[in-house]
Amino acid sequence: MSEPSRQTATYLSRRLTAAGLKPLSRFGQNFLIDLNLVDLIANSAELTKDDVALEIGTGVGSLTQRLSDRAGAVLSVEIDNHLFELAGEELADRSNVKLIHGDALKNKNTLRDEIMLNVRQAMSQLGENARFMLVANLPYNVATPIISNLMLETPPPDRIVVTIQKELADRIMAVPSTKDYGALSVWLQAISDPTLVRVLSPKVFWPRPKVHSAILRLDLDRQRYESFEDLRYFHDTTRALFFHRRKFLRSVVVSAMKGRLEKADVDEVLADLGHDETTRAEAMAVPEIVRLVEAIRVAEDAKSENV
Ligand SMILES: C[S@@+](CC[C@H](N)C(=O)[O-])C[C@H]1O[C@@H](n2cnc3c(N)ncnc32)[C@H](O)[C@@H]1O
Repeated sequence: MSEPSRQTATYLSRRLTAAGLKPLSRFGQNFLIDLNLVDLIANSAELTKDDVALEIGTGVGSLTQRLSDRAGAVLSVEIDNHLFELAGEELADRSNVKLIHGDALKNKNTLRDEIMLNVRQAMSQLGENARFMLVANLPYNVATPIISNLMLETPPPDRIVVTIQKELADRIMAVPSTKDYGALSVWLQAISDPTLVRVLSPKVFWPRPKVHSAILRLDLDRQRYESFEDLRYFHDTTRALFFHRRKFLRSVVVSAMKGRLEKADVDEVLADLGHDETTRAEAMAVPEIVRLVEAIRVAEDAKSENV
């Protein structure tokens, strides 16, 4: 069944019904029915033939086709057996598309190894100018671990363009001293620049989700990314700093560093950076948190060398 110029809920439901399928909410199967928006996602990634586009959630392959037109190589992962087969038929003549069957996540904190192996392989085939992009209408229940963990992979994506819940986009873009500002905002803003491309009403999906969505773009800042001595340390420590978000910074750092730094070491680090006993992590700007975590890391390193 070829795609109409404007995909509709009726068209999609007929197509799935003909294949004996219906959307599964446990897999976050809310399909974009406005093909102009599928175009917008693909165009916002500004792909070239030097790029490897990774899509998590092939669905029926509407976005995959557009990525295949624009990118050098496309890797698309789909957990649902039936959709994997259906998309395989639709995309059979696309020589630059590789479909991967299964869960994109090995567990909550790790991406499946096969994905990055394939990304690296596709990049090496495209040559030294190859870039890596995540472009997807993400399943909402796994959007946070996918975006967050992908940034810890080697290489990280140069750009991410994703449809996610609006509430998650708000958290990623949040500024200090707001309720949405937290470890995720700091982690992603420390190494990349987020832009809100479009807010999407539930009406543009079939079936309609309960919440608004957003197309979010994140551009990796290579210089900031490469300035980190230990990115995982930064990621993990930032999470610990926001674990008790209402507590004062000193007590948060003391408990996060228990067994690793003495209270006196923590006080020294905080005093050096000009933080007093009333500072809270949630009011600190991203560069301040970057400096703090680096100072904690250096203090911890010095300590372990002296043991
Ligand atoms: C929101 S739909 C997007 C489908 C399609 N890309 C589109 O834009 O219409 C999300 C897709 O991700 C798949 N999916 C859900 N969880 C997944 C996981 N953990 N790993 C891989 N795919 C998953 C679903 O089966 C579904 O096809």
